[in-house]
Amino acid sequence: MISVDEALARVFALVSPLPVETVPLRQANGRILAAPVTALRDQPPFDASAMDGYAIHDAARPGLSLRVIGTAQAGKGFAGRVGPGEAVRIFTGAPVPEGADRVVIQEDVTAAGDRITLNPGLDEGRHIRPRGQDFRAGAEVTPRLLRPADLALLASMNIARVPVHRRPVIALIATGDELVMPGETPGPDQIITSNTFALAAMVEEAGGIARMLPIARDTEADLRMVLRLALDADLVVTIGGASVGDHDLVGRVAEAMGMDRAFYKIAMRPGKPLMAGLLQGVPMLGLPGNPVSAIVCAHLFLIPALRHLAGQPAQAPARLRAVLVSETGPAGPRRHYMRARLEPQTDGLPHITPFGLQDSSLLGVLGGADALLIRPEGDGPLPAGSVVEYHPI
Ligand SMILES: Nc1nc2c(c(=O)[nH]1)N[C@H]1C(S)=C(S)[C@@H](COP(=O)(O)OP(=O)(O)OC[C@H]3O[C@@H](n4cnc5c(N)ncnc54)[C@H](O)[C@@H]3O)O[C@H]1N2
Ligand code: MOO
Repeated sequence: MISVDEALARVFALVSPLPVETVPLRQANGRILAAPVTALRDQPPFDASAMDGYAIHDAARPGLSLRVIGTAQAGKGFAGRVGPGEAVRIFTGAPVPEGADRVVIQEDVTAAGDRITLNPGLDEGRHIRPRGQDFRAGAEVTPRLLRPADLALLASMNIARVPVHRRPVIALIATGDELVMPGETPGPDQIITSNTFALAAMVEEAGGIARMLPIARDTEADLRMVLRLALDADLVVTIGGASVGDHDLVGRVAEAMGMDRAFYKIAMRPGKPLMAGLLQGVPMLGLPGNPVSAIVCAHLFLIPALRHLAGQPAQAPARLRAVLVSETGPAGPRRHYMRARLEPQTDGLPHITPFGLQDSSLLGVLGGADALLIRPEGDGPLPAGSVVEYHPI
């Protein structure tokens, strides 16, 4: 059995960022920008008023009386010049007219006909946003994960389309005679396929495209057929059939189809029978069938692999620190990812409590968990108050 870290390194060795495509901004959220893009204009493109008020030329002082000679509004500036004794009515976002070097807010002015008088207690602000204050034409957005604010930034740079890595297509194959789809009527010995739904949602949340294939029955012919259907995906994920039972066919069939195995079995709990390899050139992950095992393996291997395919660096999931609330027993020979609940604290590290029941079939427990408490392989019992590491889930 290899370690979790070694297994992840071998998974990363199977995948590399997908080719680049150019997409409209509306399709770019959550994608990885693949090359620098440069602003096509200054923002703001002119000195702009930050307030509603009056653009003036003279030094402002209470009692100053000025004649209003025109109006500047957002989208329609004032063509003339503001000179001594003059003011232009101006609104937020409008270009500041030539000759003006300050905007007096309208609350500080008494207006009568075409004249204004500045009130006592004027504020000090110029209320002008200088041209290019946000960015200049030619400013670069460098490759990174595009978040909603980045899309606004790119839009304001007048960039309508961006080069991003293609979204990874992940084929999900549940295996087993015991499985039916939700909504179907299960036979007396059957259960409902569940973890496929978690995996599909996790894939989509991470920016991938989940393709749920038909459930493969426990025959070599059926598994072979469904695997063949999946081979145009960027990553093939099987669920179940990974262990040592007579009906655990995934390893055997994949190898008969030419899988080049990267590893099988890791020192991890849950998730021991995880396998990975290249199936006819396509990266493949064979997840254990127990629902919690499959979902934990997806957090630790599938999602990091997906992110790397999508263009992000090959990076293990973040480990954070928390304080253990109650004493916890020894970890055992495999690294144990305990389902746990976090309690944020107003100061200091959050508190963490592992659930009493840790069986890898318990979706009810996993549903109540927001962390995987990491117990290193061979770690002894821990007293309450110990600082431990966890992955948020
Ligand atoms: N003799 C041994 N038996 C087992 C070992 C072992 O080392 N020696 N390892 C155990 C561990 S650890 C795990 S994890 C499981 C993994 O087994 P498989 O990957 O072969 O999974 P299955 O046998 O197909 O299923 C296990 C369990 O999960 C249920 N299942 C499967 N697929 C789904 C699905 N899509 N949705 C919901 N539930 C699913 C299945 O019905 C079984 O109950 O093996 C142990 N055995
Ligand atoms: O992977 Mo198994 O869940 O270790 O029980």
